[in-house]
Amino acid sequence: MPLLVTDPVTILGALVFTVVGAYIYQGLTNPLRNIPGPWYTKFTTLPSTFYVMTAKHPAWTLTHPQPGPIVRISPYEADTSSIPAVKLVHNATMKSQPFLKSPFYSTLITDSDSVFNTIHPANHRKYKRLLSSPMSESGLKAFLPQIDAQVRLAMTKIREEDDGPRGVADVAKWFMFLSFDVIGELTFGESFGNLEHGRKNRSVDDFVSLGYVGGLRSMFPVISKISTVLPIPVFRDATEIQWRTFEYAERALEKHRKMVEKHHAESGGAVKTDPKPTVFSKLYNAEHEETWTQKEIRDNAQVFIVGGSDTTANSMIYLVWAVCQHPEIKQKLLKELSNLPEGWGYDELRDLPYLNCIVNETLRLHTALPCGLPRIVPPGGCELAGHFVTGGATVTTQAYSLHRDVEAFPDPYRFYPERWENTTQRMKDCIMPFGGGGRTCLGRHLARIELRLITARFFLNFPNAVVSHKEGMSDKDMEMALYFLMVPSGHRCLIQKEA
Ligand code: HEM
Repeated sequence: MPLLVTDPVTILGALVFTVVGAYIYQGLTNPLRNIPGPWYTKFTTLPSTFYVMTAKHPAWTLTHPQPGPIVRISPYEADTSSIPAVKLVHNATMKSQPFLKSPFYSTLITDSDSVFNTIHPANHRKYKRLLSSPMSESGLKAFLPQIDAQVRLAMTKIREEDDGPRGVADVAKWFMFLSFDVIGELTFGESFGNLEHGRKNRSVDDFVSLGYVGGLRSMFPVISKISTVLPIPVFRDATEIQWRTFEYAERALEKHRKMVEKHHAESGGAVKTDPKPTVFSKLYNAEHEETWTQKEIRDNAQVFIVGGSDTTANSMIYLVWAVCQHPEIKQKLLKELSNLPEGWGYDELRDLPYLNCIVNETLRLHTALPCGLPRIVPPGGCELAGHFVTGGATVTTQAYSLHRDVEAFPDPYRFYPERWENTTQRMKDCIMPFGGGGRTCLGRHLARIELRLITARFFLNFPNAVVSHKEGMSDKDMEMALYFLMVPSGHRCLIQKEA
């Protein structure tokens, strides 16, 4: 009797049986099965993938309106918004074993190891050793003239667009150009020239797309791997975009390196420093002992552009939009700004109380990176929010839920800068726009500098600015689309300098 079954119905039945069996087995045995969460998340990652793809927040959507302190969002992943658990995950106390970044980060940008995506503590220490000092508040002082020059240029361009036939300015576009041009100056010693030319150059388009394609790769890592040999169009494009950004970073770094070498040679070797300093300058200084490979410099430069552009731009966009929506907030800000001395500079802005309240409130309500930051539970597991989570499981923490904690932020959906006039301990515990612990955002000081300068220069230039209704612009355009990065769903924000 032949053993080979050829009946298609039987084969299909066997297949269905195997797949369903595997799902059931996974659900009944998965190590997160005792964590609270919708029952189906024991069995499948599909709902959480679906929410990520449709720009909804998985942990929030799956649990709203009753978000618990810990929730299972897929068979392999739990999310926590319990304050002690968040502190432990980000190792604020440094007493426990570290929760390392999960492999998710290496799928966001493949073939790359940088301060952002490395999962190896030794590599991370090495990158940070060099980059922390130029990105600190005092280190960034050296770059203030370039940053402020770009902010002023953005103001000129916004005015020109508003004065032109359109009668409105798309600040989303100008702030995107601005943030790219600033990070270009700091990384490569020259801006991308977007503001000057009034249009995005090709490389910037690729850097913007990288965020989206990275998200896609991280959701479908297996298909992404297969696509390197099988031409699956969307994944193949993702790989090509990434390589173009690498090539762009390589070319820009090479140009900078040659300029430094020429300068050294022209001075007969007397000058050993970088004539056009960047945050990587130490590596070009002849006497610097740290060695990085060209690939390491390239990977870190690329991640600076990706991490330092959309995030800051989207924060600027929401800040200006939110203040324009609230005349009383704008008036209070203008009153504070009217006390600035003639020819003021960044030093006079830095500690303005109300301006800082506005920046903090924007970073809370419209945080640019609101979704889960995945970490691996250390071997041996640990207790999080009253539940034991096994070693090797993924746990995410995220700003979105914490920033809407009603106890810390009563009326959490209201844009209310005054809440920052009396900062409570719970507010401090819940606010994490820049992540936490040893992996806190390296660009946080730069982001705050840019946000303060933009707030002051924009509203002093355009004290009567209002959100426009021209070209069908509405609040719908500003609904937050929650991918790993948050973006305004209309990809525009039209402002008029006068009603
Ligand atoms: C408002 C603007 C910004 C927001 C909201 C933001 C948010 C964040 C967050 C939440 C993280 C932690 C990610 C994680 O733990 O997985 C992070 C990390 C990082 N950000 Fe930012 N960021 C901003 C601006 C910038 C800028 C301007 C740069 C410029 C280079 C930058 C570079 C980085 C880098 C290099 C890391 C990795 C740090 C590490 O792992 O040590 N970010 N950012």
